[in-house]
Amino acid sequence: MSLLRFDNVSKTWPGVAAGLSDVSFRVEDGEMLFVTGHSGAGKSTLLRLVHLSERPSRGTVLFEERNLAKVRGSKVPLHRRQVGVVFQDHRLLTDRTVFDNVALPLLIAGTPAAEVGKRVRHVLDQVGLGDRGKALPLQLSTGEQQRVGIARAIVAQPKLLVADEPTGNLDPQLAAEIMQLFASLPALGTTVMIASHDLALVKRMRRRVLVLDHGRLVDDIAPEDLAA
Ligand SMILES: Nc1ncnc2c1ncn2[C@@H]1O[C@H](COP(=O)(O)OP(=O)(O)OP(=O)(O)O)[C@@H](O)[C@H]1O
Repeated sequence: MSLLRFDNVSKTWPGVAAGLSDVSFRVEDGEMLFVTGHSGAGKSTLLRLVHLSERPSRGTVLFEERNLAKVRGSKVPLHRRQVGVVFQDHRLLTDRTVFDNVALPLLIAGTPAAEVGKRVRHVLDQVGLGDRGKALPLQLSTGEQQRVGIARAIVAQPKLLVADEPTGNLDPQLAAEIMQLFASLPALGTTVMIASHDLALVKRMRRRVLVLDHGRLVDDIAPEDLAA
């Protein structure tokens, strides 16, 4: 059983040539893969279909063989507990501490308070921010804020993490560190899918790469086939 499956998925808007056009692929449990392509190629659209902030115009998206078209209304939050999301711009609550920001998905899920504390401390340690729980987001550097966003996305142990240009604002050293952090997640049970237009970075990671061009999936490159 594939964790995620796109079957002939298209997403169109009136007046837009193609958001996505007849895209099919599968992602297996425990993979880490990249989605790449030029600006406007459809990377964000593809990820948004996975966490249900968009719906396909045609075709089917399946998560653990469940057709996401059937996941509607009150079932959407349940689906989103299984799919963590990292955005380029963090979207942290600036008036809440780092700890509170990271705790949020667990509180929404109704996790008992004692468990929340334990999990948040663990995940902050994992992203190297064990001593910054009481800080406010704006007291942190950009890279640290990005790591808080990642901690928040993985704290509820999602089956899949989707990250949209997660290193776009970061210097190369920090970007590499964040990528290593993502690379450690499959071993902990989280499959990772990252949209990035940074080809050099993507190649260095030596993972599977889906290549989009004008909404079409034009290549699906295995790690061993990536040119050095
Ligand atoms: N809500 C929308 N309404 C209309 N058109 C949209 C919408 N969302 C995306 N598009 C269009 O779909 C195409 C793909 O956009 P998308 O944001 O997925 O590309 P991208 O590869 O993520 O680009 P970038 O690297 O610049 O973020 C673009 O032509 C875009 O203008």
